[in-house]
Amino acid sequence: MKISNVSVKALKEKYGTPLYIYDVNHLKKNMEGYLKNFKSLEFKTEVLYASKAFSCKEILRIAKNEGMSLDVVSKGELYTALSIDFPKDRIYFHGNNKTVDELSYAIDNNIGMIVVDNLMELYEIEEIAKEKEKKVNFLIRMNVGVEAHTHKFIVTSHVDSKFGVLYDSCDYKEMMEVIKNSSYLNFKGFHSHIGSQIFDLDAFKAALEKLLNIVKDFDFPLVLNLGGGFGVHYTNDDKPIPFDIVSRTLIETAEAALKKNNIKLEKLCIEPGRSIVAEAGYTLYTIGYMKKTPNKQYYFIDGGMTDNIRPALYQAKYDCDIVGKENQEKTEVVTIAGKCCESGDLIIEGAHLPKAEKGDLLITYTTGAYGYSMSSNYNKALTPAVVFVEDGKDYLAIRRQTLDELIEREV
Ligand SMILES: Cc1ncc(COP(=O)(O)O)c(C=O)c1O
Ligand SMILES: N[C@@H](CCCC[NH3+])C(=O)O
Repeated sequence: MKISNVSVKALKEKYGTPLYIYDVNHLKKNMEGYLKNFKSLEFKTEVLYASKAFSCKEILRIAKNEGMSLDVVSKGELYTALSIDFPKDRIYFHGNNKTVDELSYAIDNNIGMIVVDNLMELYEIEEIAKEKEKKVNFLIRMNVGVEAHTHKFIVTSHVDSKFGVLYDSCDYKEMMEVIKNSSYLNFKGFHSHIGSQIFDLDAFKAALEKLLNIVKDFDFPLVLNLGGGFGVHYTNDDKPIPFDIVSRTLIETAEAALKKNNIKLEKLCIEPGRSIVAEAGYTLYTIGYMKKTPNKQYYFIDGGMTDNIRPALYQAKYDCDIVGKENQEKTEVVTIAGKCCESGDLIIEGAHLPKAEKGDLLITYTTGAYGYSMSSNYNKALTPAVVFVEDGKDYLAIRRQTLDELIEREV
């Protein structure tokens, strides 16, 4: 098996397992898929990479060079972006509970846009901005009440969501008053994010229409950011919508609504995370022991919930293969289990695979999003290395954590 013309077995020899592998060609193709199609003659457009899906210096360099903008959600993600000189005016800072320290850091660094999540945060920003005598560009995150059909733990936009403000609520009205009376708050528009791993474009259209309705209240063109959440292919049950269709549909919906209502927009943004990185990422494991129980057959791998928490957290499904045996008959029905002291540490249940031998390599597909970024040191597992491959070449983006690093912050 090869990824971008690099032998997966050779990667195992060079870097060991567990190993995250990213196909750079695939990453670039995904970014370009949005950038090329999410364009309008009526208003400016911007495609942000939601770096929570996978943040490291190298992916941010690629996003920067491709012309993407960036969504960060913590000082850590912002620091990572600044460390590679990501253009500050292309960074949007999200989060429902940004600390004074985080907000001051963003304002000192002249970050392009802060996405304000609630009334208290707006007061906080006004105070910091006044003290620093700086004008702050910001969007308000709206809870547009659109519930996308996805796993309930991932839905973020029901009425009691921890994220965002409800239109016409007391908090919303007070925010508008605060903005009117401040010379430091430069209100630019609205943001909404309705969930994740969504396949239904009507959900995005509904959210967009809600935002466009609010736009009518203002007498200047606003920026609207529709968030991310576009679904990807984990297994054959998932039918993602191609980038060009997602992009064109949203642009055309906005253009038609603007025309109909005779209103203008300054800019329309989207911020995909998962759909940029998920399918470009693989995780490589070595199979250790195997065992049969009365009703199951297990293949044990040298990683697990520490490098991919999604099956345990969301009952997420993945596909896999045994490297070099992809074309062999899949005679076995297997549970792929990790090495943590936790019965729920199962990466795949009911995987159809050929017979394996100890030492075989197991590869899981579509693990590029929320794998590394949600990894943990549970059981003092070492965070795996991340390797990037492109046209027959491989290079280390993040080296494997060492035992010394595991304990270096401890007294
Ligand atoms: C505000 C915001 N923007 C963008 C994203 C990216 O979502 P996804 O990775 O599903 O595209 C998220 C995460 O769901 C988010 O909370
Ligand atoms: N981390 C989640 C999605 C949450 C996205 C952030 N709002 C996942 O793995 O699917």
